Amino acid sequence: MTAAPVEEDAAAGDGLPPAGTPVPPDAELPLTDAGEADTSDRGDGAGAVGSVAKIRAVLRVRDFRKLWLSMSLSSFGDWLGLLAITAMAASMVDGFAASNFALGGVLLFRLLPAIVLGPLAGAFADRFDRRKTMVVTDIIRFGLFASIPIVDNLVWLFIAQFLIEAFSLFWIPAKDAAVPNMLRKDQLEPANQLSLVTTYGLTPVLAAIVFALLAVINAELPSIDEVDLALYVNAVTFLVAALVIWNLPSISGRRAAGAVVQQESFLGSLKDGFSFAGHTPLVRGLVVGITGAFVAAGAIIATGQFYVQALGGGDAAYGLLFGAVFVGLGLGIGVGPSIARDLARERVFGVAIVFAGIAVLLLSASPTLWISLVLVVLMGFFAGMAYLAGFTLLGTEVEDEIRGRTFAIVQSLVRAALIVSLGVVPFGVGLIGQHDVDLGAVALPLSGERVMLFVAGLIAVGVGLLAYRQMDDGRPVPLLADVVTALRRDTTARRRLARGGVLIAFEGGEGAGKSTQVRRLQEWLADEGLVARASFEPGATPAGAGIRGIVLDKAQAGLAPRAEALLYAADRAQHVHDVLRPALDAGEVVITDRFIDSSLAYQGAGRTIPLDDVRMLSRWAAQGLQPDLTILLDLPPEVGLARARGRAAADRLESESLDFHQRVRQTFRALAEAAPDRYLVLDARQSPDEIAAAIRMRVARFLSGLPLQNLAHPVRQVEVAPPVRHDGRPDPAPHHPHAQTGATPQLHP
Ligand SMILES: Nc1ncnc2c1ncn2[C@@H]1O[C@H](COP(=O)(O)OP(=O)(O)O)[C@@H](O)[C@H]1O
Ligand SMILES: Cc1cn([C@H]2C[C@H](O)[C@@H](COP(=O)(O)OP(=O)(O)O)O2)c(=O)[nH]c1=O
Repeated sequence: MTAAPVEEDAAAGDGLPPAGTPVPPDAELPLTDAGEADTSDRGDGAGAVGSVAKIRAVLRVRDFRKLWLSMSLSSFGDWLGLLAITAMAASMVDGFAASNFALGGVLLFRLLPAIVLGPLAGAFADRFDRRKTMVVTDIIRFGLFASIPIVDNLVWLFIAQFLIEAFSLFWIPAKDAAVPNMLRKDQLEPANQLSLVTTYGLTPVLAAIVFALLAVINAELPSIDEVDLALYVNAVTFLVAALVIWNLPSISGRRAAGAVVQQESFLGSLKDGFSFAGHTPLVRGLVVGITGAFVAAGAIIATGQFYVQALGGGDAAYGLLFGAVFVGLGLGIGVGPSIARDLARERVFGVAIVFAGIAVLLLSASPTLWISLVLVVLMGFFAGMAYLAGFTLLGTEVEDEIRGRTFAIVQSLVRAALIVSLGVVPFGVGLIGQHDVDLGAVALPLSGERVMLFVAGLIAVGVGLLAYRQMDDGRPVPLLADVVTALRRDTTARRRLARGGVLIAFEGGEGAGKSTQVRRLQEWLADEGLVARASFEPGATPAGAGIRGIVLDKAQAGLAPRAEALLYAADRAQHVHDVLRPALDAGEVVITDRFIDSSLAYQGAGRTIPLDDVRMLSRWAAQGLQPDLTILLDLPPEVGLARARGRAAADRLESESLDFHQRVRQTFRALAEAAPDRYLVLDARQSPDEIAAAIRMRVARFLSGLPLQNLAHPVRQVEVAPPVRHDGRPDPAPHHPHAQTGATPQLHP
């Protein structure tokens, strides 16, 4: 991933609803939901809607939907099984200590296999048909779960647990590694959101409800044991999951028909996995970050009970804190991406772990339960963000051949981390005990659990920083500016950070005075010492000039709407490629007479092509480039057409009906109303001087403080293809071979 391809990122998400309907001729504001992706840089919370739309889009992918259903089933079964097994283990022994021991045993047997078998399972997922791996392990787990109530003894319970977990280890990396093959890269994040929310939010709750219901049934019909029933239900979920996956050939991918992808030995591929994880900075950063975060998580789980007691809380308080973690996680996973939006996920990951660590550090010093609750939500929030970012990066940045092993290494280390800190931390707590540290004037109460929490926080901050350093190499944008501008959704500032200039578009109907104002604005900016380039659509490039000839030619009366849309898009693609992008990259102020909105208005509303189609086409053509500011010169079409006629003979579009031009005007206005902070709408019936003055005011405010190309300190060479001239168009800005980025001089509107 590169630094900050801001516009591309914002446009990449598939938040767009499927092709919308054509705009009715007199539509007032037809753009509210079609404009969804456009709202990315408005601070109006539209991001949350975006997430939901993206998740829906992901669920429309049939194979993924099926996999998700089967995964949800297995996950539900898993939680139900865990509840049943812990209940069963506790009931099989007598006494508090023994039942605690039994619980600990169950958990230990759940975590243990991963350490040994995890990497092996990953190599397996990379080598063999993933679908068969998943089906076979599901069937085996079905058998094992069903066997627990039949055999009905504690030793077998532990053994079965161990085996179930062992087989799950083969299932998980196969699934994790298969998902990225089913979806586009940009769909992975919403897919992961969905999976995580399902696994840690929906299914455990559902399982708890079902388990409670089973207990009710048991009370009514004592002959049926609720734990047994839960285990049978659970077993069946695995059977169903196996069936679903059997019917999903796309999971196999290239591993179909038992084909062994690599020729190297099993051990060799295992070694490859480790060496890949160790030598790829991104993966190394992820592994360090995730493992460290789970060490901290283990420490928090292990100190939880002591901590709550120290705060004077009981079981209820413990439950509250426990719930707060999940609330935080859910928030982080749910709204994290729409907050982080433009930030590179490599950055989000490390930064979020650091913040989670800071929350834990504060937690270690929190005086009251309420403050602790807030801190725990915050911690969960950042942890959720980090988890999602890390998981998504593993999916998008790791090649298919090695993905299974990478996921597996991570899951092994996570479990090892949990075991170690769950084991070590209680010792630490006991060892430190309760002390008052005498600091002369004050006595600092020091307790084991607070010290352990503090250490956990330090570890999280440390691994977060380490991960950040590993993964963030060569990013030119300073972190703080990156985060602040992303939070403010300030796309202009973000492009500036990525060394881009500013794009100003003029839009409006025929004869609105765009050419006049473009020229005046460019002259003024040049007078103020800025490198300002004026350009236009259609026709600013050699290829574009040819296209302009076609689209405006009245002899082309039969040009189909879609052909027309494609021609304008082709012109735009060439324009962005040859003129706009290079000039922006050189830090110039670029003014374009017409841009994407013209296509939306003329081809979308005018020709009634679905607006979404036109938007998608234009976005694609423009590589996601959007204007930072659009100046709309609004004018009743009668007036504009009359003006234009005074100028030259009507071209093909000018000759369209008044109704057509009315729709065009409506759409321009609707687009502006949908994003008021990116538009300046002016009444074009005012005099040219009045309009020019209003534009200067707004542009001066807009540009103040931006480091743009200016003529004062000539140094850097700028390579931009000179636009083609043609009659009646503004002269292209003089080519400034010697200009440099520096602070914008004081502008004088
Ligand atoms: N504010 C204005 N009031 C009246 N006439 C104007 C105004 N601005 C421009 N014109 C005239 O209207 C005609 C079209 O202006 P132009 O800038 O070419 O518009 P566009 O580029 O939007 O088609 C020109 O003859 C121009 O002199
Ligand atoms: C850029 C663009 C222009 N057009 C139309 C609008 C104009 O009628 C025509 C040529 O634009 P332009 O030369 O700017 O015309 P004017 O100066 O008269 O406003 O192309 C589209 O239909 N779609 C587009 O994407």
